[in-house]
Amino acid sequence: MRNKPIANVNADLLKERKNCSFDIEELTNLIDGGKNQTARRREIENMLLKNMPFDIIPEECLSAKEKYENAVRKSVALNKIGVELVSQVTKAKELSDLTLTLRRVSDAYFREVTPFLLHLGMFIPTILGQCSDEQVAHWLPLAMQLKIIGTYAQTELGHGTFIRGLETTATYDERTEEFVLNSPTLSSSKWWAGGLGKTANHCIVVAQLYTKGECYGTHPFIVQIRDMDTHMPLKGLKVGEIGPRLGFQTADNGFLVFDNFRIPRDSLMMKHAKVLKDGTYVKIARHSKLTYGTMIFVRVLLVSEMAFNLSKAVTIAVRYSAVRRQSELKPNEPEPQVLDYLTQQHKLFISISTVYAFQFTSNWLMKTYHTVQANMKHGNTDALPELHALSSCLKAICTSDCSAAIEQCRFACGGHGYMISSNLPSLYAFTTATRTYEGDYTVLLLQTARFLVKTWEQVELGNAVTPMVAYLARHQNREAWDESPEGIIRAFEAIAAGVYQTESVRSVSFGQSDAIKDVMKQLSDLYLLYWSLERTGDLLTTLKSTLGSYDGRVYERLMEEALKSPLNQEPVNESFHNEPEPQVMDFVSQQHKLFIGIASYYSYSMTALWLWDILTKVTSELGVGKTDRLPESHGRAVFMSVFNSEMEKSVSSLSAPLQAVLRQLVELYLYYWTLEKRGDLLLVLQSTLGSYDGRVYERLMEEALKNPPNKEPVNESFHKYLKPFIQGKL
Ligand SMILES: CC/C=C\C/C=C\C/C=C\C/C=C\C/C=C\C/C=C\C=C\C(=O)SCCNC(=O)CCNC(=O)[C@H](O)C(C)(C)COP(=O)(O)OP(=O)(O)OC[C@H]1O[C@@H](n2cnc3c(N)ncnc32)[C@H](O)[C@@H]1OP(=O)(O)O
Ligand SMILES: Cc1cc2nc3c(=O)[nH]c(=O)nc-3n(C[C@H](O)[C@H](O)[C@H](O)COP(=O)(O)OP(=O)(O)OC[C@H]3O[C@@H](n4cnc5c(N)ncnc54)[C@H](O)[C@@H]3O)c2cc1C
Repeated sequence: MRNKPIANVNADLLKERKNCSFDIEELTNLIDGGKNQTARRREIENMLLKNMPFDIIPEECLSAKEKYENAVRKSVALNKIGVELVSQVTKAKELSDLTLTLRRVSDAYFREVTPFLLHLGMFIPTILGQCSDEQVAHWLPLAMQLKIIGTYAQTELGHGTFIRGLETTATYDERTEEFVLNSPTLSSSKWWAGGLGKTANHCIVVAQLYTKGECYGTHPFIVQIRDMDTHMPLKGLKVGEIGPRLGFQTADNGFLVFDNFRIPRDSLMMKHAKVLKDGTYVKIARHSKLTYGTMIFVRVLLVSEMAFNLSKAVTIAVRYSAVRRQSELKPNEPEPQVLDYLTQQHKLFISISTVYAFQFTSNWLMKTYHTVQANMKHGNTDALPELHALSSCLKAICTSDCSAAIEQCRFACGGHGYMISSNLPSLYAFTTATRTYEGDYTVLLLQTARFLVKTWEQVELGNAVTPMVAYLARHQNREAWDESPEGIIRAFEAIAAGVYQTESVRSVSFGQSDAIKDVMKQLSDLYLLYWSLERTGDLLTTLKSTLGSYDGRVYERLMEEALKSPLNQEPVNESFHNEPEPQVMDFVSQQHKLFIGIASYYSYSMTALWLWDILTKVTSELGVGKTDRLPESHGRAVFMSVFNSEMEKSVSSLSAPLQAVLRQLVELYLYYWTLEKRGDLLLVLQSTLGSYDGRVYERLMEEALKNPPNKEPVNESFHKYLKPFIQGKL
């Protein structure tokens, strides 16, 4: 399909393509996983192109309701073809290749995501990972053929991260051999599940299991929530759409509230635990966290998702940069392509190398995942903690880097990059959500930190550790890791870039031509070099040590640091009297994210007043500098110094406590920006989360209930598309 010559191609793009140093088809085969896979992908793409309905009106110009209905219309057409193709597949490998191809091609039809994303991404994987063999035999065919449409409802209004804190209860009633589901509080309302608002008729519900008066912790249940014929919510349930959000607008994310809702005993997914008819609880799992398995699987998937999304963004930005010409550098000469500016290359090329870093690492991670799964089938769960740690930090870093890189791609496209039609805003909205869902960025990094600390303890005891973390042992040797720049970079490369380097070298070591090897090597080097420069600051603070100071005042410094500890500021800690659940505001990492916003607000206000008076002078000063780093630092320095001096002038008449707070803000602003480069400012609140009275959950629910999709119990697309599709009449 791509090989057909295309008429009217922009001359600059043609020129750039002619300059390519390698055979593009060869690289395409490498990315697809071989020639045959490329051929198969193209076959499926061609078939879909012929059969899929395209949008008549651009998706972004439709109302929220129309967007959803359009997404259902397209999803049903895609699913029809998907189900047909899946039914022809006989081998597991073919099925996973097909799923990946369908996933990739489906993006050509949706600016937003399909309401079936959770059915495919979490409902089916949870059936596979959490059901007993008999349950799989019952549910899997129904789900694969889309006779039922499911989602995954774990998160509640009050808890997402802390799964053990979920409040929904499933209490076993041995008289009727049923579980009774209840949402005892407002904060226990299920919130967020994709497809739940309007589309799904089944749902995986994670709830606290009670039997014989005992709580056994959270367990997954498979629950029918809507009538299969009328699609009306079943009695005992309140279900609806949660309201507009940054992206995921066509995913109909929903809420779900249970009121004594009864489900059969075998609704409990029984691979890892079961409840017998008489209410006896039987634990089968060899590891207590196996019920968290779907999350690990999706975290692994997300690394390749990020590679794919960033590859789209950077392709858009690089092509446009080749076409876009701007600024007359020499009189009477053509304006250069913006791609030729070094600063533009600085914005874009790291994204190209990042795509490959993510894709190679993702291939390796998926293989590792399957190996660990295979071992677990034979009862060996030894590798699970490391898989959890790896998938946690890789998911956190790749989702965060990917959304930041997509923003760079948007910046690289100037004003036109802000147009929805450029697709960059939608790509950003989709990927920035991935930093939060399936485990928040900070929370997942802390999980990996926990694993590393435990491993470090093992290293100190002289015990063997796995190859992936063996560098911890090597770095106990001061010769291997000294504080010279080379030593630090060596350590950094070993930690952060090891997988990418070895995997990219391994993947291109045979079969591939020298031209491809050269390009891959360049991309690999760029990735390593870029991050060793970007994070030099982090690396240098490794020496931020009471033990390693220049003056050798080890014991004095140890005591000084100990006395600064917040725990030492009060003689008896309040946890002696009671053990409150922490507010997320109490986490230092959360304060780190928020307090700079307050300080920045004051800094900007003060600087704005000052700037107004001396606009002309400052304008000329801000103009200096040849790279974007220098003016950025200059601008930041202006903010810092004006804030510092203007604040000093205006606080003198205020009360002492207020002066102290304002001075702390100045200090925070200055200190923060020596460590960080960016911060957020929310000037106009208009927010369900930030209301003065703190009635967060009430407001979220009030807003959701105002949501137009909730004004009708069943959306008309059910009768028009979903029902005929489920009943095989479409
Ligand atoms: C048409 C289209 C065609 C085709 C499409 C096909 C397919 C789709 C393909 C791609 C799509 C890809 C993705 C999209 C899919 C869905 C995404 C959309 C929506 C998102 C959904 C969600 O977000 S679902 C909800 C997810 N929720 C979370 O992730 C919650 C995060 N919280 C946690 O994970 C945990 O609770 C916690 C780890 C933070 C803490 O748990 P807790 O029980 O409190 O544990 P601790 O006490 O802290 O630790 C105890 C020990 O347990 C270890 N641990 C923790 N977690 C795990 C684990 N998962 N596995 C193993 N071990 C674990 C922990 O390390 C501790 O160990 P120690 O040894 O130190 O004690
Ligand atoms: C687009 C989208 C789709 C989603 N789809 C689904 C779905 O289909 N099904 C489903 O069940 N869920 C879904 N979710 C919910 C998602 O999984 C949660 O939002 C996510 O896990 C984060 O949890 P939270 O919202 O409770 O964040 P919180 O935990 O409340 O996080 C708030 C802040 O507190 C910090 N914090 C929390 N705990 C700690 C800690 N221990 N240490 C330090 N800092 C901490 C975090 O870093 C963060 O800065 C979706 C969310 C989004 C945005």
